[in-house]
Amino acid sequence: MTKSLYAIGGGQMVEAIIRASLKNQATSPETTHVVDISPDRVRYLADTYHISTSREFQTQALKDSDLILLGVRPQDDWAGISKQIGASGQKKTIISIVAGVTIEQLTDAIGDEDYPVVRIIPNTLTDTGFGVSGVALNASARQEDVDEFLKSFGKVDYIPEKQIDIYTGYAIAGPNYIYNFYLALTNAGVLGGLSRKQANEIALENLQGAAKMLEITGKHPYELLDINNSAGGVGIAAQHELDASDFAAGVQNAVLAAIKRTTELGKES
Ligand SMILES: NC(=O)C1=CN([C@@H]2O[C@H](COP(=O)(O)OP(=O)(O)OC[C@H]3O[C@@H](n4cnc5c(N)ncnc54)[C@H](OP(=O)(O)O)[C@@H]3O)[C@@H](O)[C@H]2O)C=CC1
Ligand SMILES: O=C(O)[C@@H]1CCC=N1
Repeated sequence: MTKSLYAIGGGQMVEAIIRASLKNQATSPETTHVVDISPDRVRYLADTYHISTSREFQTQALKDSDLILLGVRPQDDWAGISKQIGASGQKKTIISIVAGVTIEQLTDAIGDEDYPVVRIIPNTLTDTGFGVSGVALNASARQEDVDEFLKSFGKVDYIPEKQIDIYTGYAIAGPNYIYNFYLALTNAGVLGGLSRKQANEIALENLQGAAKMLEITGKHPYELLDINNSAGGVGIAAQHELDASDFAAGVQNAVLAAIKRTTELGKES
């Protein structure tokens, strides 16, 4: 069933969520309202998605909504906005996408420990059909109230809240690691003498094909590497260089830094 939505902070992530939920008819333009402090942003969102927008809190739009989407940055005044929502006397489920900020921090700011809060770390691949969002609910929030809306912008994994920061650094920042790998690989192709176009096309084909191999065979990557590395051959020569490099540790340290930064953002805000 279509949900009416009141979103605060109409930035990149909220736009991606709105675009997908409108496309999948989990929301409708007539019952979507976005508040953003930037005049350019509200104009752009209204013109592009034919939704209603404002630069300030709209009590009536909040009253008319089924769900509230909190989409500002951890560094923004999410606490002041939460307080305003609590003071409105409405008890509409809040779905917060604010990285690092806990359910307890939100209910403290709202001023009601029983306020229904859903903390989600949304995937950034909303337009692709891939990507999983991590979701944690407090005892007052009901999965059936949010499930359809959340699934309109990706797959959903209901997890304990203590895993949300890990999920953020590993799964949600996840495409970034792949983009970096793609960049490193395509540059290697160009370095080897291929054109940029050839290098890009081949890397994309291999990325998708290798992912499919892992999925359809269910084999461990070591088994697949064994198939590709003939004795004394090409693949094993490359493997030796990779093993001697800090490739694996570099990726792992990047993920750990992203997880650490998520937790820091919540504590700093
Ligand atoms: N981008 C991503 O890939 C992901 C982001 N997230 C989370 O989503 C949230 C938003 O990130 P993102 O979309 O990238 O950020 P953006 O900067 O694109 O969006 C935030 C928007 O909120 C506006 N804003 C700031 N303060 C207020 C306020 N008090 N009232 C209304 N609007 C306000 C900002 O305006 P102005 O710019 O003028 O300050 C901006 O338009 C963050 O909490 C982030 O952790 C989660 C997963 C992935
Ligand atoms: O970089 C960020 O802060 C957001 C949260 C996780 C991925 N992107």
